[in-house]
Amino acid sequence: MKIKDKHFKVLLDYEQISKRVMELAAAINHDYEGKNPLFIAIMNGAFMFAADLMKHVHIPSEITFIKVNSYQATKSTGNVKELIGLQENIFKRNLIIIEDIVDTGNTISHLLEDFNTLGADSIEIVALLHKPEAVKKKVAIKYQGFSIPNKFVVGYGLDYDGYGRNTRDIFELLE
Ligand SMILES: O=P(O)(O)OC[C@H]1O[C@H](OP(=O)(O)OP(=O)(O)O)[C@H](O)[C@@H]1O
Ligand SMILES: Nc1nc2[nH]cnc2c(=O)[nH]1
Repeated sequence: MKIKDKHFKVLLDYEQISKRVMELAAAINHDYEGKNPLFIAIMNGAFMFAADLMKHVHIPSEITFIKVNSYQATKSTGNVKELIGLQENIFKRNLIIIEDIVDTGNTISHLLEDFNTLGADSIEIVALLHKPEAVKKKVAIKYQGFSIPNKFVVGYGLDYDGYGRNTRDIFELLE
């Protein structure tokens, strides 16, 4: 499989992904019964995972979407990330952050810091992919889809330079 100038091979096929997505949703249905969770999906990468996950979440719940500014290479401190689009009041809410991937953990740890200051009752993470070998900031991922090797992946929402988000399978870069 070629995306732009690079070659990729299948890491996880859609059948494996959907089975795991259903299991994650089942665990959330069980744990959040009566808790009216607010899901917050992190754009762009999480759009496909969030859509599939939510089809199997059957408890009363809400979902919203935010985009997080990535680091600016020019900023030396580099650690201020801006939340774009969070309009809901998250005070006393039970939040479930939906991420496609936790790699270094930078994005998710900044989000946790921000959400903690806004008075949420509880915050948990559901992440389809996790690269344990890449972690720089350790965060507890309550609902994890797959632990994967420290290789660049694309597909199922994840991009290579903007491309490749629109595949059912997840691919890893062939070096
Ligand atoms: O654990 P980290 O090293 O912080 O990496 C994980 C983040 O990287 C990806 O987002 P990206 O910044 O590529 O934006 P995108 O979702 O819009 O593609 C992914 O969706 C996570 O949010
Ligand atoms: N597409 C993509 N985005 C990422 N963001 C953090 N890690 C990755 C990765 O492996 N692939």
